[in-house]
Amino acid sequence: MKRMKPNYADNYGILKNVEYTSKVTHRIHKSVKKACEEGKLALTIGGDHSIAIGTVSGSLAVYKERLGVIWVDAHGDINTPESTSSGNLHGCPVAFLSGLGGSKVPPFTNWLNPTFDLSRIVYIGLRDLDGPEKKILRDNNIKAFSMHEVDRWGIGRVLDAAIEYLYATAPPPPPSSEKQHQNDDGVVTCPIHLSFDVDALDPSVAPATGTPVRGGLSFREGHYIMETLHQTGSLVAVDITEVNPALGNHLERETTISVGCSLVRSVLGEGLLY
Ligand SMILES: NC(=[NH2+])NCCC[C@H](N)C(=O)O
Repeated sequence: MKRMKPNYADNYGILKNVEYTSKVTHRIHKSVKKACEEGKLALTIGGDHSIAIGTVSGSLAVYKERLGVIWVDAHGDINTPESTSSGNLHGCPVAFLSGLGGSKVPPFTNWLNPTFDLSRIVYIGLRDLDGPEKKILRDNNIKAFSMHEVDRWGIGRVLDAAIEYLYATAPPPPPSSEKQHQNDDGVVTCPIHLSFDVDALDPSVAPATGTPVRGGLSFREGHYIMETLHQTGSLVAVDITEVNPALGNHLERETTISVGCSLVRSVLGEGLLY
């Protein structure tokens, strides 16, 4: 039998809202890139986590391979067009950013340069990975702290390890600017992009979100992440994603919006004494 040539629909048919998401994330990419070019903190409030295709590619365009990403999430969001079973793009942003396994999908290919190196991401809060995602994490030796590690070590040590990893493995800055990249302890730092999905938090803390998973971060653990990253002085971009006021009852909506706002204030330094 004659084999049909694969066409667009055969390859990517399962992916939902591809045209729309490409258009929106391209716009987000441009504004995050501009904010980073101007040396501002690029704060993006979402929206489903596919927005990170735009935000991370935007900061990456400016900070290049020295950029480190801290991805706080219950999920890996690293499905490829082949591995996704839901077809939801919010489950795929990390694969799209890195061009993993065929995730070079038109019309994203018109603007997205999938050059993100997976050794520059650290996950915190994972507890709901699809089978293929576990394999991707293992095969690519991706640094990840699941809720198990948070329970074992506490959020303090987990976050220290995440930051140290990103600093220690960043390519060295040009010798002329090395001083600029040193913190008060003389450690050479790197720019950090925080992509925070509110479903990393326990559903009792942030219920109005599309894919809640029990056993997540407490209110304080979430805020501790924000405060600590603020203190590093390394943050260049922050995403708060998956707050979905269309879900849940009135109280659940109010609770989730209020925790989202509180996380934003916290990453800007509220709550710290010095
Ligand atoms: N950003 C999110 N809420 N992601 C949830 C992803 C769930 C599932 N792994 C999927 O690919 O569909």
